[in-house]
Amino acid sequence: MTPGARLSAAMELLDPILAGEPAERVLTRWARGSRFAGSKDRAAVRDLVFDGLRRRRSLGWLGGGDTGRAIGLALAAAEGSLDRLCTGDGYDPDPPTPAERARLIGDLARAPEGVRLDFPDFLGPALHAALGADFGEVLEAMRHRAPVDLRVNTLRTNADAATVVLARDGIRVASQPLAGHALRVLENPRAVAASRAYSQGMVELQDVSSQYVAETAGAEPGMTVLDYCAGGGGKTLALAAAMKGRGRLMAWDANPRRMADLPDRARRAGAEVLILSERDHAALGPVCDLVLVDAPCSGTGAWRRKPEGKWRLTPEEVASYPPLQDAILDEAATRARPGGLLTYATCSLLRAENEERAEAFAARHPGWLVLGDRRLSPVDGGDGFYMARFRAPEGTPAPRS
Ligand SMILES: C[S@@+](CC[C@H](N)C(=O)[O-])C[C@H]1O[C@@H](n2cnc3c(N)ncnc32)[C@H](O)[C@@H]1O
Repeated sequence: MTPGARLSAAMELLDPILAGEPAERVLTRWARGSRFAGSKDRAAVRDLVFDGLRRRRSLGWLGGGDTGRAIGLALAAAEGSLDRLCTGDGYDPDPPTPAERARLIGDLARAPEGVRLDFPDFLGPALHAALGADFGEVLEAMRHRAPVDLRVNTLRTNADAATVVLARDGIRVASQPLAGHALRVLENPRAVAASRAYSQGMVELQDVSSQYVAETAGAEPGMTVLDYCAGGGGKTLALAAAMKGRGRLMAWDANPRRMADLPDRARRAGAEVLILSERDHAALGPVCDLVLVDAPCSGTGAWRRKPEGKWRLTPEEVASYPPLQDAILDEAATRARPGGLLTYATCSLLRAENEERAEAFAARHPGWLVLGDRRLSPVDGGDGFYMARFRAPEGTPAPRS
């Protein structure tokens, strides 16, 4: 496909996504029906679609509307390739009309803040309150692609050996200081999934903030650890590495299908994980040295990776998380042993899901000690995350309700 044809495809695909269809579904359907598109074409079209979604409001403002064509034209204009790509020849998009061209040279600096920085207006006050002086830098970062980070799986290897094996597949990396075993991919990120280092379990794909959370959650060799919202198991595997493969590591998720790949992933990583059934979960008493709660949240810290989330969120959905997070924390806390640790984390930027939940937990459980908290954002090098750590009171735990 020519670069113009790729842009045409992205413009076309954006329309159903803007109308509410999940981007992955639209892209998969297109790839299946477009045998002419090679892997490089598919990757390029995907990048254009996701770039367009990350900057949907600002590009739509410049391009003259919330449509695939407007966003695609503005994307091409921003990269200085408007006239080269939009020729109307072959599969290229039609050239901009005089009206479109006039919009495209608009001054984004004069657009409202939510347009300029690409976020939904209803979240403006909460984002300002949470981010303070970092507001502009964080929201600007959220308009761009996230770097690709790897976690060196210390159950299998070390950073030096992983770096050498990655280099054999043309993947150049550098250490990323926020987490102890993080490597940032500097070249060839698309080659990671098919690389030897990845297939042999030497590295996992994991954002550096996510690595930081798992690394500082409090897991140590020999402990009994429960990953309470395990999902795909990214943090479970990082906990296994922190435990150096010694102790008892359990994974639970209210939606067990989310953990479907975990046994395979654990095998590849050389980690031993006990996946709890409903019955195991119900029967599990206050025996854990550490319970990690990586709670469901608005995902506002992960907008670079999941840009659709930015535009799908509603005030009602955002308001639904705090009560759910409180309930999950309270339930998870009953699995911590007396004197055990509880770590709460979200990939949200919002105080209502973060600091306020930690404060509310402390208020509901006066015997628990607050050990500290930390908010992370792209200013620190990775996705937006929050974590708070607590220690259970010594003595007999309260019976479960
Ligand atoms: C942020 S995701 C977890 C991501 C995962 N820890 C990782 O690192 O890949 C939150 C998870 O919480 C799960 N969840 C939702 N409600 C829950 C509940 N009441 N108890 C346990 N897990 C729950 C969801 O199914 C989802 O997989």
